[in-house]
Amino acid sequence: MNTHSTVLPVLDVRDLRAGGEQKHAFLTQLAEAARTVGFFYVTGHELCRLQQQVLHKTKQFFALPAAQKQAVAMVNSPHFRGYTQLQGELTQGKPDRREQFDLMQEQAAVHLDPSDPQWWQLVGPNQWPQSLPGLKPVALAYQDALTELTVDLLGAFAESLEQPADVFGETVQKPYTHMKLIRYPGASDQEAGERQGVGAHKDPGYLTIVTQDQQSGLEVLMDERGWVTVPPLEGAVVVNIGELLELASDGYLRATYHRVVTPAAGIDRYSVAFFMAAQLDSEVPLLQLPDHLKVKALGPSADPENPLFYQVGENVLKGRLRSHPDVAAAHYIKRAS
Ligand SMILES: O=C(O)CCC(=O)C(=O)O
Ligand SMILES: [Fe+2]
Repeated sequence: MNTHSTVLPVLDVRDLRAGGEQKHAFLTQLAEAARTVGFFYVTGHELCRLQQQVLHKTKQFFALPAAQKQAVAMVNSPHFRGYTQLQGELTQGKPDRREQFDLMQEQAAVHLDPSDPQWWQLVGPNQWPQSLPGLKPVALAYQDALTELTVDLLGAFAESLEQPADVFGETVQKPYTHMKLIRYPGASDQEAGERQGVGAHKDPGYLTIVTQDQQSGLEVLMDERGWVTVPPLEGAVVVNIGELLELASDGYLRATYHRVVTPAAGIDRYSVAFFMAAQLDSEVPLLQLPDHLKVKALGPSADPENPLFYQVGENVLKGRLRSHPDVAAAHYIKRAS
């Protein structure tokens, strides 16, 4: 139930899990929220305790001395895991004013032959800071919980579009997941330039979940209203749709531009962004919508022949190389030439 006055719809995932009428109402709300804004809050997920723990560990991590953070720098990792310092990541070619710690599924690296596709190198172990051993169990537990939540939501999206609940099932047997712990340091106008915490972008995958602390900063581009702030809502996470789901639904579900604005001087903002996408070696189905939904679909904002559909791994790698040129130079360029 929406008891708050918010800019975005609020959906309670307990309705989805209850089944029957409640589930039906949830699916209707979900399809509408996804088609109009592409962003909404989800409550009732029972992850509040874990969220507090993750945000607490996130703050502890960024408070570590610079040398300890650099010891797990992403540039050490051909698998794009680890720490990126302020302005180390680019969005649309411009540096973001945030520091971050990236992790993905904890896996062994794959032994690659020269003829194997390079994107297999995305698979591998995470890096963990030695001086903060409590980070690993909490971050991995949150990653598992959000994987489950996003897979459930993906099934709900499929049903809301009158598709079998498992229409994406083959692509998320082992979904691609990527979690980013983030600190946006406050800055004066003089220091902050364009205040690009993270520049305007759409997320590439199926779904994203953002966990915010008490500090606003996330903004969504709405059709008539321009950039609108998405304030933190207690007990809620923010869910948004990525380009892969937009393409798969012929533009019915919308991937919306969003950004984060640098906080005022003296205020830090912390968030945890979790991205869920199709597994790297899968092929994403293009859904056949029933006519009454098709007429409302906006059509994809990109080409349906987009190689995203049949080259998931290739596209994920391309995005990572663009965002992290230092990792590209250290681990990929040489191999490519
Ligand atoms: O930190 C946030 O609130 C959102 C971050 C985001 O949009 C991203 O990293 O893709
Ligand atoms: Fe994003």
